[in-house]
This record gives sequence, structure tokens and C-alpha cells, in this order.
Amino acid sequence: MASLSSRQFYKYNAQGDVSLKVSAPGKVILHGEHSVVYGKLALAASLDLRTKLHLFEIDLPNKLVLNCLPLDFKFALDLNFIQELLDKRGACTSQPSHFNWETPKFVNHHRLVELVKNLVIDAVVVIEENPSRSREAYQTVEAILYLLAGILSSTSVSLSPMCITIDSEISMGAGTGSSASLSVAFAALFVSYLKRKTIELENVSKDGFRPFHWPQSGPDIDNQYTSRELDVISAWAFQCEMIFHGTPSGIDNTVCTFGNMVQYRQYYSVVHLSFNTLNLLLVNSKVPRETKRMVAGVAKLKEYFPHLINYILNAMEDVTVTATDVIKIIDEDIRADDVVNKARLIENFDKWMTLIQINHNLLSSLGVSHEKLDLIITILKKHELAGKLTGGGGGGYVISVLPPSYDVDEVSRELKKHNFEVTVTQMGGPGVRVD
Ligand SMILES: Nc1ncnc2c1ncn2[C@@H]1O[C@H](COP(=O)(O)OP(=O)(O)O)[C@@H](O)[C@H]1O
Ligand SMILES: C[C@@](O)(CCOP(=O)(O)O)CC(=O)O
Repeated sequence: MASLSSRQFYKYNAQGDVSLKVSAPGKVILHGEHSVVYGKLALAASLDLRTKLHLFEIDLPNKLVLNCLPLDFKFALDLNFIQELLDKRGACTSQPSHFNWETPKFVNHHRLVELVKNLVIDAVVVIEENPSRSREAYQTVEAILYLLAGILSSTSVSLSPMCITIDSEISMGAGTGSSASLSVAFAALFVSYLKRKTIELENVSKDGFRPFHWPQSGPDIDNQYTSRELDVISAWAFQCEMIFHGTPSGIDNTVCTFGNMVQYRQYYSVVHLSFNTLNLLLVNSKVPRETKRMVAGVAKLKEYFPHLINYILNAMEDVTVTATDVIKIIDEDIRADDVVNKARLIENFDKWMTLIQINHNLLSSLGVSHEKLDLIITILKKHELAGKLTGGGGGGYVISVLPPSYDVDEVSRELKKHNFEVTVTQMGGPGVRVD
């Protein structure tokens, strides 16, 4: 890995007409984390907090500049090395004739990860770096190159010098889907880049790869992604999430792609639920966590006590199913906004909060809570709110749904006194989109 000898070599200006902006939301798992890994139903919603990417062409010969604000790094990558990987026939797959950008399931994941790791060693030049975040930075670059190679290697695209800036409103490592949001946004960005670069081609794929043709009218570059494209973006993001999280269930990439609320069961088609946005309190315990470790802990527990743990997982599925029904009624009543429905609304919020509490207790029995998370939940209870951990647990965020016109001032004050970070946001907004 080369390091920068003189910063002035890396001055550049925007040039050319390619300028693409995309963003993808973070997510919360409302019900069903951990049980989803064992085939149970889960419910997740998108957040009003997004990862934002901007790709623009630059006048710095043969360079791809990555400017990552959340991790404080700016790297230049040598485009020749990247193009070499793209040109290597069969680098991403052992079945080129079945493979194109639309078929991520034919990618040879482990080989591509290895190639990308080697590429990072050869191609990265550090312009700026925060040494304390270096491990995460290189993991991010690997993930980006994985998606770039996966999506573009079967195509006739030749890369132009470019800069990609990464910005994010989502806290990292706290259970609100920062890596899934990043993976979805990059998959979408490279799909947009592909459209832009191949708009006039008869067949987008290189010889020997499965042919791909845009519709007769050409790809839609300015508007949003088609549902077919969203499926492919989500599938590539899933592949990429394996770099960050080993064996993810797929719920995170799904909700960050499609937005709104999704009911998800592994290997089944996704059910999209459309509802009015709801206010959500996010409380960051600031306890670092690692999803992989928490998932492994539950697996071990299940190995020890298969019957007992199955009961808990089934109870979690029951919570998801019941909560979905309750949320549907809440949504109807919020839309109706009349006196008759108001009483029912209050009653159903009360039911949902009870289910949230039950869900947290079930998760706690799987050993994935933490004393700080439990303290947050006790404080919320004092203020007539219910909370649960979200995502892998062991730290990170507690979520609490806010009944309409709930004033958060007092509870926020008390939580902040304990040094917790409090964010009021909304859930249920749009998925990945061109900005
Ligand atoms: N906003 C971001 N910018 C750059 N890299 C990110 C960002 N979010 C996540 N990552 C990458 O994903 C890895 C896992 O992120 P993490 O926050 O633990 O994921 P999650 O929120 O899904 O649990 C980080 O180590 C980093 O490499
Ligand atoms: C624990 C789990 O159900 C959710 C993990 O969520 P997060 O990556 O910690 O936000 C694991 C998974 O679904 O892959």
C-alpha cells in the first residue's frame, strides 16, 4: 500500500457530465431480530436517516478518489489496477455464460473477496486517514470494490477517473443498519453508473457473459429504479453484507432497499407494508457491540437447549404477527383522524407497547441485552413508554415508538443525564433512490 508523498498530486476538479447522487435509508428491526435467523417472521422499517453518495468524474488521470466523511478517510485508488480486475475473465464467477450484473447469485463470493483484498494492497494510496479507524476504512473499501467488480466486471464499461463522496446520518455499529444502507447505496450507485455508461449499447455484457439488453427505449437514468433493479440492488447488497457480517439473514438489505415497512422471512418473498410515518425515539447506549458475536451466542444457547430456545423463537414470531396486526389498525386510525378512532388508537398503542416490552424480555432471555439497555428501558417505563433493543443487541440502540403528540422533553432530559444519546426520528420513509 503506497502512502502519499505530496498532497498536491491529488488536487482535482470535477469534469465530464457524469454526476450521480443516490441515498439509502437506515433501518430498525421492530420485531424478530435473532429469531429471523431461524426462519421466523420479522418486521422492519426504514429510518429517516440516510447514507448519501455522490459520484462525479474528475480530471485526475487514472484515479478513483474515495472521500469517506464518516470514517475520516480519503483514499486514491489506481484505476489501472481496478480495470485489470474488471478485465480478468471469470474473476467474479466460474460460470461466465450464466453471469451478468443481474445475477449476483452466480458470483464466486470467496474468490472475489480474496481478489479485492489483494487489489486494496496494490491500488490504495492514502491521502488522509484517521489511524484509529483504519480497520473499518479498509473493510469499507473492500466492500465498495466488491460491488464495483461484481456489478461491472461482466459489462463493457471502462472506468473514467472519478471521485465518490460518502456521507451518512446513521451511527455506525449501533443496530440501525449503517452497513446495509452503505451496501445498498453503493449497489444502486454502480447500477446508475452502468446505465449511464451503456445507454447506447446493443448488448451491455462482454463476449462470453450472459447477454443483457436494456429495454428498447433505453435505461431510465434520471428516474427511480424499477422493481426488477431494486431486487438486484438488494441481492448485491446482501452479498456485500456478508463481508461485514458473515451470514446475515437478509432483512437489513431488504428494508434499506425498499424502504417503508417490510415483513421478512428468510427464503420467502417479502411482504411490503405501506403505512404513514411514525415517530420513533432512538436511544444510543453507546455500548459497542458486534452482531456476529451476539448471533453466535444465541446459536450456542440453541445447541444446549434446542426445545426451550425453540419455544422462545416461536413466541418471538407470535409477537411479530400480533404486532403487525396492531400496527395496521394504528395506521388506519391515524389516517382516519377522528374521535371514534382516537380511543381505539390509544388502546392499540398500549397493546403495541406491551408487545415491545415482551419482545425485549424474550431477547433478554436469549442473553442479548445489556445492563445499560435495561436501564434505558426502565427510564422509558417511568415515562410511560416501552422500549426494546434493536438488531444484534449487546449494546447499541433501544427503540421506542412514540404515541401521537407525545412530548419527549422530560424523558430525553433524564436519558441524557445518564449520558445516553437521544434522537427523535421517523420511520417508514422511502428506500434507496436517485437524489
Ligand atoms: N457510513 C459508513 N461509511 C463507511 N463505512 C461504513 C459506514 N457504515 C458502515 N460502514 C462499514 O461497515 C462496517 C460495519 O458497520 P456497522 O456499523 O457495524 O454495521 P451495522 O450498523 O450494520 O451493524 C464498518 O466497520 C465499516 O467498514
Ligand atoms: C440479529 C439479526 O437478526 C439482526 C442484526 O441486525 P444488526 O446488523 O445488528 O443491525 C441478525 C440478522 O438478521 O442477520
